Amino acid sequence: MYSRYIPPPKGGSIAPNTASPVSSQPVQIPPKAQPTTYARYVPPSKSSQTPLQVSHAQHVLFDGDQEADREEPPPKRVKLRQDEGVIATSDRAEQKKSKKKRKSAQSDGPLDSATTANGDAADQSGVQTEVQGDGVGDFEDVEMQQLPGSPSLREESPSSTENPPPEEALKRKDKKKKKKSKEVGEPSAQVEDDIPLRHKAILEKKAKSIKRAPEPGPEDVPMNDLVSKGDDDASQQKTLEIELHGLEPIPQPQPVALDTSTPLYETLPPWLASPIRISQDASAPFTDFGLTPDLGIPSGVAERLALKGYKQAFAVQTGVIPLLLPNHCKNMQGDVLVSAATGSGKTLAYTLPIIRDISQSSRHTTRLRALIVVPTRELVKQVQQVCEDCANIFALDGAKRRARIAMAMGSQSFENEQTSLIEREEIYDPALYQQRTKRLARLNDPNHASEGDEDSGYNTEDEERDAIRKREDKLKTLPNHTIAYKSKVDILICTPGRLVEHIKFTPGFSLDFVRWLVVDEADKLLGQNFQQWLDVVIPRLQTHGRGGARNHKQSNLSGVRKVILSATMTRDLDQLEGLKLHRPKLVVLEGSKTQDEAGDDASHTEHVLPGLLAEAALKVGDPNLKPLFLIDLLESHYVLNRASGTDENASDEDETSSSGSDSDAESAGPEKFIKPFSILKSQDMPTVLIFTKSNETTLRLSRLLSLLAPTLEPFIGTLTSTTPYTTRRDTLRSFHARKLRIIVASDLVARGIDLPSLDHVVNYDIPSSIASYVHRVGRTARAGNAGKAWTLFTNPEARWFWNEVASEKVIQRGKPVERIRITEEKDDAFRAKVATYEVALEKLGREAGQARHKGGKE
Ligand SMILES: Nc1ncnc2c1ncn2[C@@H]1O[C@H](COP(=O)(O)OP(=O)(O)OP(=O)(O)O)[C@@H](O)[C@H]1O
Repeated sequence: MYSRYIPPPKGGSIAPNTASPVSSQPVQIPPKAQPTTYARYVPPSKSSQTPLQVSHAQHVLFDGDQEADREEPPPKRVKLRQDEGVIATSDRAEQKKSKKKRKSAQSDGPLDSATTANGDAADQSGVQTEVQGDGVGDFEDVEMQQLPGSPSLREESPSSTENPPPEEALKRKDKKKKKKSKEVGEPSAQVEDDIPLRHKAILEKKAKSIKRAPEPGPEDVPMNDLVSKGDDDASQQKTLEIELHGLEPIPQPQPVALDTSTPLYETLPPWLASPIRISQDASAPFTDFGLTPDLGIPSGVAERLALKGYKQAFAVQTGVIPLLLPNHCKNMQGDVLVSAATGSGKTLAYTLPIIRDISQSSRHTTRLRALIVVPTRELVKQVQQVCEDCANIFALDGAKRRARIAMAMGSQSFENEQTSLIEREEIYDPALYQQRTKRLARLNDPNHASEGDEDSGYNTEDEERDAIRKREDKLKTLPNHTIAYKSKVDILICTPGRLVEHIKFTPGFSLDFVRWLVVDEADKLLGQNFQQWLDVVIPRLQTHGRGGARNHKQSNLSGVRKVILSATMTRDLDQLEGLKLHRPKLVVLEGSKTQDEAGDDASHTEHVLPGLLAEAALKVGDPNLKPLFLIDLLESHYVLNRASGTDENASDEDETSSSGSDSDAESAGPEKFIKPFSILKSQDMPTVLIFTKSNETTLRLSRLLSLLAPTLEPFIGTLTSTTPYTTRRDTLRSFHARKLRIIVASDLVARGIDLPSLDHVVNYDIPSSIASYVHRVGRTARAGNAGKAWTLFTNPEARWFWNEVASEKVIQRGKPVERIRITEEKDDAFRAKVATYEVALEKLGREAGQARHKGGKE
């Protein structure tokens, strides 16, 4: 924007090749950028000793010029007037005087040059005037304000006692300049001429810039006039000598090269940086594990497992089970973290060793020895089923004890859950009875010691425990009897919230004997930390436990072993820190590409999808018609083929929606237009799980599908967090049995739920995160089976989907995401569909209104 003026050198002639001083002579750039952009002029040194070989750039001085500061009086506001081309002080009383002086003291060249050293280089030098390309009209009253402490441009304060009177000063300056001129061999007359000429030069420069401007405005005229005044040969000559700075940028320091090399040192702890990698193809008989047969899985158990369908251990099981079986090998002991694809068999990988361990415990004592924490009730139920299967298998194989398993998830009343977990009995114990009576007496006596008193018996650090104790003490018992609690279960599978409630409010619920802690879907549980469950649970597991309760009998290990699992395992050390891991090991199940095949990418991909999962995406042109796109997809050969077992790789010619190719549809009116959707007959239907973004969308879409395709209604189920638990359970059961073919669901069932018979997952609404995508699509293609996942995306969602979700950078997959197209239908058919859709929407609206009305009345 600005050009910078630098006055001509006073010594010697300018070499012809120095036309561009910016490149030939670096300007003194202040070390720091200055916030103000005012001009500061510093006249040449008055010292006679100062040599006059001053570089061009030194004529414009910047902050930090000590010399200038010392010699010049305090700053003053000055004005540059267009008609005079000189500077006038802002002090009106002094103006006339100044003008006279100026005329007589024309030799004050540097002063004028400083004034005309306009704001062309304001950015860099701190010089600013309004004389610039497109602000020409402002030239009439250009105002310059000096920096505090910078030298005055023209006038000195008459009241100043330190400075000589102006006339005297001017004379002295003249003398000095003449002397200097003599020193450098320049005629003094030239010095005197120099000043007005410089003005002209500046004005010429201005004129040039105006000429360069594309459309000069009317305000250019005065400038042109001014320019014409200085149109004589002498000034032309001088102009040549003046170094003109163009508009080229001020030279900048070389950019500092960024270091893009990868550090040689590892920033992650070794166990996280170098996990135990298991190939997807790995498989082994269950009997192969264990350091010795008696420390492994008995052959009888393996046989029974085979009868249940677990013929061989899956890859992740081959990696995890040996680490969790009893062993004396130090480097196999410690906590285990597992990152493995959805449906890879993580549940059995931890249930088998835990049930095996508990089966070895005493037949007569039941203690809570294992806690399995999962995020949803559905998962609690599912894991409980696997645990029961394993417990049965070990029991049938003649194990010492059959593990007792319970669930805590809020599906039943809290009291019922308490009764299912803890047994309360009265035992004869006069000593404890006396202690209890004493405590009660103190508690009831207001004059007696406070609760915090050590003698009170209620001074434990655990407030919840204290509160429970107080409640229990108040209960009536037989004389000389006290209350004792016994755990009814060995393994508790629970949601984190319910676990915290039991810890706080269930008398006798203790974690003192727990020696296994499993956190499944760990990234979710650690990320959300429901009710700060980790802060409540982990400290209770860090105690030594009662009487060696945490000893792992067949190993030389004591303490709680933690097993942390997810298909999208967090590598966030802050999150993992809360688990207080001990000698952790990370087991990673590789994707279909091994690390060698995937090269560098493999170390960067965070998640792996099941090898036989096929993914495709479908663009939704008009989001308002999204349900129609869904129905088109459901009717298309893509989905239907799966059920009929025909070729899945249909050619592009087939990419028409089934409704579009239906000739009846074209002639049918809107009211009859239910027909295009009726192609979805239940016997053709594969099983489909449709994910939406919210409970509300789920309910609406489910109803809309029923309205659009009434024949499908009996086969559509709905799952949201607002659905009663028993309905949810029944829905999943019916789906397992293929009585239901379509489930519309919120993310409630996105994680962990095992639906072995599921053919398709449809992301009706795009998932909220990459992890969410991985879990949703992972409901299909489980346990080595094939499955398909579809994602509907709108225009604004396309970028994120293709760049993040479908990219190989974050998710490793067997094959790339396919882009599919449901071709446009013929106009009539499409109009009829939309009309039907509108009718359905209207009905939906009416139903919703009625439901609200009904709800309001109730
Ligand atoms: N060794 C095995 N042989 C045959 N089937 C198995 C074996 N192990 C597990 N399965 C089956 O694999 C399916 C998926 O197992 P599981 O639910 O444990 O997967 P997961 O890894 O926990 O998945 P998610 O991450 O989605 O929770 C289940 O149906 C289970 O019965």
